[in-house]
Amino acid sequence: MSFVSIRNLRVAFDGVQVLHGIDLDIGHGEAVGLVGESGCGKSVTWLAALGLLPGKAKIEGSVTIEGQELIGAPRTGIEAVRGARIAMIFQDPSSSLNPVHRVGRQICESLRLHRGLRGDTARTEAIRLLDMVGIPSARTRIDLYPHEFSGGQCQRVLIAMALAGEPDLLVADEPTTALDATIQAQILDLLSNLRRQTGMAMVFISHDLGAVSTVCDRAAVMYAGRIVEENDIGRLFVVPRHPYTRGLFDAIPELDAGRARLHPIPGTVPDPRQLPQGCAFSPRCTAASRFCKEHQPDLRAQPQGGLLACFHPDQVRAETKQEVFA
Ligand SMILES: Nc1ncnc2c1ncn2[C@@H]1O[C@H](COP(=O)(O)OP(=O)(O)OP(=O)(O)O)[C@@H](O)[C@H]1O
Repeated sequence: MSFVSIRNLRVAFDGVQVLHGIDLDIGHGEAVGLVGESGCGKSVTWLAALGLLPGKAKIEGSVTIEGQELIGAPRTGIEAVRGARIAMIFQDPSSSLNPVHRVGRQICESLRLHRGLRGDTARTEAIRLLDMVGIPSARTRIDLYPHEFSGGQCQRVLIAMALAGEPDLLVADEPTTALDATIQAQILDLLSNLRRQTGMAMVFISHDLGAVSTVCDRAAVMYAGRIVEENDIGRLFVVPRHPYTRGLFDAIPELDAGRARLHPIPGTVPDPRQLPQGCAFSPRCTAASRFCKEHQPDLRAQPQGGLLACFHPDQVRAETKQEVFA
């Protein structure tokens, strides 16, 4: 049995459908990436799964953790599962820490809540966690305030707080987006190492395919509230089949004679209130036919492995690619 199983998850806000039936499984100890441009529904998928969306959201479908249904479960039940088994870290580390309390106190509070640790035992464990996430001189720095840490170190402190509950699953929502490139790489390394050390599963939400490949075993690519392709990282990187996945790869900047060469995907993600008919990617897709503009492709298992929702996979007309130098 999967650790987390999401089936036909649908979410609407004020009558506007933003998720159109997500199916996703996370195995014990597995790291799965959720990739796509801004507004594709990556965050909403996990916020809905974990009961963190505002009350106005209409949520349908099923999310189970080891068979226990979370959708429609009483709030206290969801909170118990969330706190004890699942932890989340977010994009902006500085706004997730309380600026008026020392970091040690904030980690000790998580240890008290999740593991009932107090006093010296909690402090010793907090120092161990800060050490584990690579904060130098943890024994003295535990008494500093968040503003005395850099952005990357604040993210490390938040990871330590997330680990305080010894979660079975860590959901990391764009955890490196607010950090500069070298610090991003260090945090990605840290997440990969921690996963290996603790055996926890991980969901890594990002628009950055490179970051996802560093951390994850498998990735699901989302577009306009649907998964359009899913595969093991190795296969997805060697043979991306959906034109959108290929577009995301092409959009990764390449260095050419000292200049960054970009091939952005033309157009933008559609507004969920004005989704095009048929395949939502068809207006931006160089391989789209009239059939694509009239019919919605289902996500289907492929004979060569992986899942795909496309009527014309493996086709991109290279000559129509736009090139931009930055
Ligand atoms: N609380 C909300 N009320 C109304 N609409 C919302 C709300 N939260 C998200 N949405 C809409 O749901 C859609 C999916 O948003 P979501 O945040 O999941 O995208 P995303 O892929 O995670 O993007 P990003 O990378 O920018 O976080 C978007 O159209 C967004 O505007």
